[in-house]
Amino acid sequence: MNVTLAPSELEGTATAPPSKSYTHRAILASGYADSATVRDALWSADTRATARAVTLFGGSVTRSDDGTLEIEGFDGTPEVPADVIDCDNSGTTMRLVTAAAALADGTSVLTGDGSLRSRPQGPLLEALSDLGADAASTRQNGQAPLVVTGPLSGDRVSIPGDVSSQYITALLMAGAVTAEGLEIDLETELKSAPYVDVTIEVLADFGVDAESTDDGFAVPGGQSYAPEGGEYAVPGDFSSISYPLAAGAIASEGGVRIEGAHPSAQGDTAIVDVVDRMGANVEWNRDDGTIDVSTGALEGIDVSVEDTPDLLPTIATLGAVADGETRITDAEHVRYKETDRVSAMAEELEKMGVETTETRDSLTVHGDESTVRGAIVDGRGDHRIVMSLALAGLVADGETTIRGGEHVDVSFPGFFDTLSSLGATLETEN
Ligand SMILES: O=C(O)C1=C[C@@H](OP(=O)(O)O)[C@@H](O)[C@H](O)C1
Ligand SMILES: C=C(OP(=O)(O)O)C(=O)O
Repeated sequence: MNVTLAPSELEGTATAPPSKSYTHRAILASGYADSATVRDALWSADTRATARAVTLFGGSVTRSDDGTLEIEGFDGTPEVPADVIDCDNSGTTMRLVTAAAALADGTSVLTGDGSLRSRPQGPLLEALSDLGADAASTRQNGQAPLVVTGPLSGDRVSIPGDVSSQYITALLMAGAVTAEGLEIDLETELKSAPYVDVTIEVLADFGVDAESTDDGFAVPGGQSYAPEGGEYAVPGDFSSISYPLAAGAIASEGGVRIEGAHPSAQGDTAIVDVVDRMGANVEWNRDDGTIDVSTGALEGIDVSVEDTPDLLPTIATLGAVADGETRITDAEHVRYKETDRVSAMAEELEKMGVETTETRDSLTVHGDESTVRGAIVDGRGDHRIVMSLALAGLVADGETTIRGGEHVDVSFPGFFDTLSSLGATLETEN
């Protein structure tokens, strides 16, 4: 699907979609449980992949019209799947489900789309093998397809922290139901650390203890997953909120209000501070869960994305519109996502007349709104690249066409409807 945007002035109210990270964890935690109800779940391509895995492990996921998920779990012991687990485009699904598969008494096969089959799984496979499972890449290159034979038996493992925090999340979620539990030692500094905080928060809400230690993390074994009252509710998604928030910061004199923005452990709440520091007018009422934002005279800033990799594409577009340099640092792990997002944003923004400079772990955007011009750009099959380029299209001189607009379905299925309802001039063409 091609999406063509014209320069637009936005105003109005948008509602945050539910958090993808919390939804993945809630679905899998409910799978580990006997049963649970998950309210306000995100139903997107990625979270459907996790639901499919829970079903293949012997659970079931039923969705009602209001978005509530009724989940029958596999109660701590996954069945050997009767089919290949297709994780589609979702790294979170593949990592979390690989560790769950290592608990089954038999062999699971996991695969995904071309993007997912190029992402790194090696450190998790090694950790699971060190714990007594047999976990391998069919191509022996650390990438999916993966073949995992359980069960695992060990209680202590070490793993690098600078490739993906999802390995830690995966091990913590699985470790809670092993007999002995798991101590996880970090071999290198943890990147994307707030995502492990999200995990520990969700585990606590499901009655499962896990903690950080001097060397990493630990989870006692023999625990049962059960949310209080049998129910869990998913908060709004701050990675998704970054798009209407940035849209308001660059293209709304009248103001955009975002609802459903309640505080949680998400590191990506940092986007509120980023647009504030750049000079937008922004007010976050944490009690009401509302953020009001309107355009100011934006200036380039320095931002580390060590904790917040998913914000890089949004910040790159903000940097293109702001005056002066925006230096996005600590970004190497952003190269291991659905695409290499550092290069993808540099190259696609350059097509729109924006000057950028890349190093292995940084992206500098030399911002100047007057140079941003409409162009035909490629979303690279990556939801965050599509949404971030759409933001640039709101202020570019002339029309911007983005190829692959349908990929927003991975995390924010209503993205283009939301932009339209705020007043964006856009057309979609299949
Ligand atoms: O655990 C999660 O929900 C996620 C962790 C992050 O990945 P890494 O830990 O691989 O950086 C993030 O980029 C991804 O979108 C979601
Ligand atoms: C990287 C992302 O997700 P995942 O790792 O689950 O594919 C993302 O949503 O930006």
